[in-house]
Amino acid sequence: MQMVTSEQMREIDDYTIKTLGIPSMVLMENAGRVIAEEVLAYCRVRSGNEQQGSAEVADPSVVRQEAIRWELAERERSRGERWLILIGKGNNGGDGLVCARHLMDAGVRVHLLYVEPPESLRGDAAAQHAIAEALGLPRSVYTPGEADIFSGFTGIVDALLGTGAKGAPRGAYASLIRAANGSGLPIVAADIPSGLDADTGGVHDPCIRARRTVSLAFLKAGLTQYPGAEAAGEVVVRYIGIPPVLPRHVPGAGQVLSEASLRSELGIGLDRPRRADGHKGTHGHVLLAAGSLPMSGAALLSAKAALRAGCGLATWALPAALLPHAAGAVPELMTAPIPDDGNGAWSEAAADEVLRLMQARDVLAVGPGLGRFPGEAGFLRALWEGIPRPLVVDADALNILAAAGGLAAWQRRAAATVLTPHPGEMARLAGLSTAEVQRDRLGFARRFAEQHGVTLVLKGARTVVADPDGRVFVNTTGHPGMATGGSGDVLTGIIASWLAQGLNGIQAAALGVYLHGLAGERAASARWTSGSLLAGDIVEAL
Ligand SMILES: NC(=O)C1=CN([C@@H]2O[C@H](COP(=O)(O)OP(=O)(O)OC[C@H]3O[C@@H](n4cnc5c(N)ncnc54)[C@H](O)[C@@H]3O)[C@@H](O)[C@H]2O)[C@H](O)CC1
Ligand SMILES: [K+]
Repeated sequence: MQMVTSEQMREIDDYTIKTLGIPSMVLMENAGRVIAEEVLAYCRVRSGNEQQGSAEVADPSVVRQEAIRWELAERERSRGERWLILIGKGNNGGDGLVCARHLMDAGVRVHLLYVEPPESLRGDAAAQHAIAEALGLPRSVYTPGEADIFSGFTGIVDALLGTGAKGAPRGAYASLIRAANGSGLPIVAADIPSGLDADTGGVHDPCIRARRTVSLAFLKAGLTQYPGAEAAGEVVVRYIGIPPVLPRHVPGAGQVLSEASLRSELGIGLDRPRRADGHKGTHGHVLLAAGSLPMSGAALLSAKAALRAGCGLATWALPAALLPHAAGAVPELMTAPIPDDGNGAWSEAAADEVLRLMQARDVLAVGPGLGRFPGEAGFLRALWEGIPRPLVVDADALNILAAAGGLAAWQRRAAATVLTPHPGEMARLAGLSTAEVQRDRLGFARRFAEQHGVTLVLKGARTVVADPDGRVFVNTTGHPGMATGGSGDVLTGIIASWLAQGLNGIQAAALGVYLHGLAGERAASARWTSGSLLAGDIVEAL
């Protein structure tokens, strides 16, 4: 699913109205109607009223009143509902006015609460105000601090601020947002929760906490990243008459990963048939340079995940002293002991053996459980520069990169180079604070990947994947239980496996995070009730 920024949405609106000639009032009418439909859908779910809305007309001989926009039963069900519509002065407010009208037609009692005097409305919003007046919709103007605004209401529509907002809500907007959040009433947000940064997912103070957000025409990028994703509640994107394909001159802000977008944007079908004439040599060979005496499990998790994700062969290059730990742990895994003078650690000299092993393998995954050691930078640089094949760099290998001056000090590789940092590793690698990385995950990932020519997997809730061409994908599969030791090692193995099977950097990274999350969901549904998830469970669920 396509994401857009506020600026891109304005360009799309402009193009739709001025170039395609679809009147903005038509768009606003559609916007208000779909918001009303989502309010009614929310009411149905809340009342547990699952039966469909089709009204059985009492006397079948009577011609059904097609003129009624809403089924009779809908009106019946809505009788108990009384919604407060918070109206800002821009077009978001206009949407709210249309929504109020449609809710009234569906039998919901409504009250309009203007955050500024209605006279301050302009254009389409002013026209909608005039219609509401002509209909005699009950209304009042908010005065900060007024008490008892919400009593008797069953819900709130937030039509205060949309994509035209700049910075933190000011003045009466801020106090009304705080009051609405404090009311305990369910809030349905028009387009975005007021106070959300629609581009980054950052939330201003205050920001509406919505149960449901109706993102109009296109998904606003900020709704996919925390904390914005939390403030938005359930997000639904609704068509309002704007063609659902981006105009050529609008790049878009990236895609949400799904089977559809993996297929349409990256040409990957989950149902990829295995080649009938395949044999273990045709599905790629992953080499792992990973593991150290205190951390051999990380390498095993990565290796097993790589095999489970479908590569034909996997070899674990490990310090010789670890061999007893490795033998038999994963029978399908081959091992390549590296001389380590008995201390189970890596050394700069180990690079030569890894380079030799890579002459007969397709992909190197370096980092899980690697540990830190003298000569680490020389070791990694030898691999970074000496291997003409795809590389997955994770965990301690990322920390070694960071300690050796960060990517600016490392040459741009021709082959696919996938980095899989969590926010802390990303911060160290970029010489920033974690908060600075998290402030605009989408923008940061895009800029970093383009600047350094790498495929970046910025992990965390709603992992962001960005490639050297500036393409951005957001993953929404996964489960909170995946925040467990070794989960990242599993992801590294999956991505390396798909690279070995012939996918390019962005394909392997996007498919990898998507499958990793799906496997985590499946493992959680099987085990979550009985307690915590283990990284190994994710591997089994692959
Ligand atoms: N353009 C279209 O064809 C459609 C737009 N839709 C809806 O319109 C909003 C965007 O409307 P816009 O008028 O550009 O901005 P807002 O409604 O968000 O108005 C904000 C309004 O408030 C003032 N303001 C800005 N920042 C702040 C702040 N931090 N605190 C207080 N006040 C602020 C400013 O003066 C603005 O006028 C979009 O989200 C859609 O909901 C429809 O969907 C139909 C198509
Ligand atoms: K809003």
